[in-house]
Amino acid sequence: MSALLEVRDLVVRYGTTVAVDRVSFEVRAGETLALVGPSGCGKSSTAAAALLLRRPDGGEVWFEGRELTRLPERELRGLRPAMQPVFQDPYGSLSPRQRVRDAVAEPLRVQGRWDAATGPARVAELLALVGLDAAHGERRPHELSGGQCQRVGIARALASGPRLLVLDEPVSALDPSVRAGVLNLLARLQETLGLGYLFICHDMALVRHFADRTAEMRAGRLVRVS
Ligand SMILES: Nc1ncnc2c1ncn2[C@@H]1O[C@H](COP(=O)(O)OP(=O)(O)OP(=O)(O)O)[C@@H](O)[C@H]1O
Repeated sequence: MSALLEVRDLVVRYGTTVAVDRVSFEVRAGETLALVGPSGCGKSSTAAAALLLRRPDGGEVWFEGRELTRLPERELRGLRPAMQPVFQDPYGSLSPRQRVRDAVAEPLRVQGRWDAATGPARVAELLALVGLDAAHGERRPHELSGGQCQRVGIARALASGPRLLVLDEPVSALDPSVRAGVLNLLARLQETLGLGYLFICHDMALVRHFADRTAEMRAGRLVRVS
């Protein structure tokens, strides 16, 4: 398998705090790399810098063979659809007044890929991919369960046609009874779409079950990759 994402000696600082200290790892196409470690060890900062949501203070980020840290924002914009985040809080990542179908259509509109003739069918297809139907498309976030909301978040990420998903604790906020359903969905999507996952998680039992490899962080440093 080839490297989809590779970070080399990544550094993130907040003032004098070094949150990420020369971290290196790679995520290959079609695999799940779990990033684990205790609260505050730098997992989310690593993910944000790897997605260039925040420019790293040092190191390199390679995506599909291109180094991103020195690319101007204009060029990065063209690559962003290929690397998409999914966040922990399913309600917080959706706009409360927006209907589900509009939330899923939004990335297509923003990226100039919305076509009035084919767009609604594409939205229906994306909803079906995450196990939701047309009736869910008419609802607003408060009319959905946490698990359904997270499925909408995943459909929104898929709308961009990503090759990499960065999943930041994607099931931690969900009721234990619906976690398995969302994890099964993620596993199925990975298999059918060949996605690479950087999966941030603090639940080691879950990581052992879900991830192909594990990168372990402590106090900003990568201490083990297995
Ligand atoms: N915006 C910020 N400003 C200042 N310090 C920050 C900021 N964001 C994170 N930090 C600090 O950087 C360190 C790493 O935080 P980060 O959120 O990346 O860790 P984490 O492993 O994702 O934690 P958690 O599992 O609790 O989300 C912590 O010491 C945190 O307090």
